[in-house]
Amino acid sequence: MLQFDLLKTDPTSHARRGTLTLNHGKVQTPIFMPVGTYGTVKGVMPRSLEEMGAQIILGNTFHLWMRPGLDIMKSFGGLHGFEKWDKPILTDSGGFQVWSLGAMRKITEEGVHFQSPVNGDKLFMSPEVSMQIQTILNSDIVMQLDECTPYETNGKKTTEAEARKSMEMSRRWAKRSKDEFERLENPNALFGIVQGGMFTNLREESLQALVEMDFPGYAVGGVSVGEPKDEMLEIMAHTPHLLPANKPRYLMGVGTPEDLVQGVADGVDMFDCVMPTRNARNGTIFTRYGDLKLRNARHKTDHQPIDTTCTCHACAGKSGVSWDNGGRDGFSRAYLHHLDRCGEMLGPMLTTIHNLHYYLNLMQEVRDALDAGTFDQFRAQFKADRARGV
Ligand SMILES: C=CCOC(=O)Nc1nc2cc3[nH]c(NC)nc3cc2c(=O)[nH]1
Ligand SMILES: [Zn+2]
Repeated sequence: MLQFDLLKTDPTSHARRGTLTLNHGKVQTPIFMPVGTYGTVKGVMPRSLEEMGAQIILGNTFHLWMRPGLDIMKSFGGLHGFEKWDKPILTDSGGFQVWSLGAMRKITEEGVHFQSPVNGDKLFMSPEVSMQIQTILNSDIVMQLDECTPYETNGKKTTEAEARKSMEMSRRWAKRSKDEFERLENPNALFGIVQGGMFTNLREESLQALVEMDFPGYAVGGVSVGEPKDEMLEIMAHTPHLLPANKPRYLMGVGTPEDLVQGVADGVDMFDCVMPTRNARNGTIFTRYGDLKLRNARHKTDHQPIDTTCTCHACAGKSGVSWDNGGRDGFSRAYLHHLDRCGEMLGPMLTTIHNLHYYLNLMQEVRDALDAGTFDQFRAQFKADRARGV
């Protein structure tokens, strides 16, 4: 089941404020969705995810199918019972991971033949198999099996003809995914995925075909796959707002804080990206006043937290009072720099909490600005703050 209530549209952009009601609960949009690849958001306890306001997280069909496998997932009634997350979950189709296997896979109209990277078994993923796996995972939002059209192959940019061929197969797989999803009587929501590479005419053809199939929600795929930033921004500005206004719009794999705010202005409701979690592990910290490189020697003696305006556990500790508001419970840059130098596991745990809190809090501020009708002013302030530097 999925219900999308459009609460407000911004008069100065394509931005909109909505509520998504799914089987495991409600989600306020625009929303950022933390990525939990192997059934965990790396290094973060579900209770911490809840504390920081995470409303929905991602799971990867392919990885969970490879390990621990469907029998174990079935025995837990799906992913919620297994990873102890009782709010909504979105699972990808597995397509993107299978594509990433590169040489170890053979694509046919029927589906993809590949070797398990875990134990070398010969496996097959089709729209039908993907739906069967996601039904066992019992995720609230299921993604069709698609082909993520690459930006280039062996250094040669994908041509319009190649992008068309790929988009048309994804379109046929959208129909097969939908037919199987309905045959399985899956009670959750299936999203179609718009492809078409960097060609706006193909994007419109893909979108039109998917809208005719009448999905409860739509994703825009095939971006943030190595294309230049300006090409990603062009697709983000072109495609999402052409999707039905009464359905949620999900832009996959995007992006930086600036991309999220711009994406909201372009009409996107849902985002996922590994950036906050991956960058946390390599010491790149997002803050209100710009990005901070934790490994920089200047942080070695600094008593301030990574973000003096932040109320997350890393920056504001048990009290949750930010440094700027007089709080002194937070962990210092000196301490986090030390943990990183020592390779201590608490380091990435704390920086991940902060980066995820930063992304989730940014989207909360976006929702508040949309509710107040001040999104335009918010964007200007956001940009100025991020340019200030930490
Ligand atoms: C949760 C996602 C559900 O997605 C699918 O089942 N298929 C799919 N995944 C993608 C994932 C992407 N990540 C990035 N950049 C990091 N670009 C992506 C593009 C796609 C795509 O075109 N299709
Ligand atoms: Zn913080």
